[in-house]
Amino acid sequence: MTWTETNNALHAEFTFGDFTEAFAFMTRVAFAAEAAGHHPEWTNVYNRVRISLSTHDAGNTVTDKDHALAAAIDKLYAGHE
Ligand SMILES: C[C@H](O)[C@H](O)[C@H]1CNC2=NC(N)=NC(=O)C2=N1
Repeated sequence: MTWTETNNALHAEFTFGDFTEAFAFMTRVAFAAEAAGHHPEWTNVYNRVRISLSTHDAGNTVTDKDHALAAAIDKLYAGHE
């Protein structure tokens, strides 16, 4: 997945077959985020999930934690089917 860095955050959009697939993905991301102690800002509309990553503890900048979570999210998306 292509992440773009704008406005001091990483951004990506993920699409799925339907809402159930999208929400299952979000659930997996939620567990990964909680395990990492690093959490996404995101929105979901039906089969689309938009995610933004930045580190609040570092003044809302992009850090290694964001790149690591982005990589983990990519792996979960790759395995969603
Ligand atoms: C105490 C707790 O680990 C911190 O507040 C974590 C929680 N999740 C977080 N998530 C994000 N995106 N940025 C943070 O700085 C952050 N800090």
